[in-house]
Amino acid sequence: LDLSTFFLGRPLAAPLMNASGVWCNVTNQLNALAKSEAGAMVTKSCTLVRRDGNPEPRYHTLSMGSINSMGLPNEGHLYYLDYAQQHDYENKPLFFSVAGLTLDDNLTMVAQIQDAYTPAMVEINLSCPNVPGKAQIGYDFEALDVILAEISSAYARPFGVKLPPYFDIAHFDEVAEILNRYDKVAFVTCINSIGNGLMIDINSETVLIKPKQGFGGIGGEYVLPTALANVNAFYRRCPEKSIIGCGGVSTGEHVFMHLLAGASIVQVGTALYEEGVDIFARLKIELARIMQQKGYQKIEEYQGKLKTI
Ligand SMILES: C=Cc1c(C(=O)O)[nH]c(=O)[nH]c1=O
Repeated sequence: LDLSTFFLGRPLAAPLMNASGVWCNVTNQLNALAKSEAGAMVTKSCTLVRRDGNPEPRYHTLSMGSINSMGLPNEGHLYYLDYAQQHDYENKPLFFSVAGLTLDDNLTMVAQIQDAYTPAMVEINLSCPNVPGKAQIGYDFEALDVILAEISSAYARPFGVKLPPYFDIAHFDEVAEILNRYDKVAFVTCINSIGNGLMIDINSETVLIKPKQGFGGIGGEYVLPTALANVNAFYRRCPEKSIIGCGGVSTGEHVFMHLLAGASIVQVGTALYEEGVDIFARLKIELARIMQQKGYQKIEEYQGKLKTI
């Protein structure tokens, strides 16, 4: 069975990749992704300079997912630019996640990425929920409009955005209306973790992570319905753009759901953190089996074809 697909004109062996932030902070992790069955890969969201991130413990596995308040630990943008320069783009596409702490930092980073003439595709992270004192751009619609206008004029190539989850139809409408003003926004990645959840250990009667009094982004099974809704909402509202699905994926069935909802590529976060890069081989087998059972030869036969009743 053929799981190959295309994204912005580039061939992918499979519609699977890591979610930014998972298994992509340092070179040996990125090399493992490059060697894995993932069809593409993305770097950890970077800032202008290296960051330690929040104090530990800052990630905890939950019964149906994960909670994290990493605090944007990363090696600084030049580290990932170096990686991007030596990446084998024939092997698989590389996405470059950018999460500047200020608009100027974002503009400086995308300018350097542009000057490096790297084939990597930029994913602007507008949804980091864990930098204390920084409200998510994705929830500040005026700031969202400004940053897209500024990056569109500073960066000559197509780029994408990583959005937080939205929970109100009026917000889907408003954010899509903003995104559709920018032709250079070629793809939309939905969703980032559901921000500022809280989980409790009843034995010790404490929270599970140290930063932010235990508040952190929720990932995993818990977020699948919200992720599917955001993928389908923006798929319906942004017909000129591609959607990358992220959230709640740990089986081939979840991958199939995201593709049916309109995703062109499906990212894996929490399940990748727990299982390691072999998960991509397992997801390919499980997806292929589902397609075989349903008589599908190619992904485009069902991609985006979710039926309503
Ligand atoms: C880039 C920071 C993010 C982080 C983080 O580094 O805390 N965690 C997430 O779940 N999503 C993010 O976007």
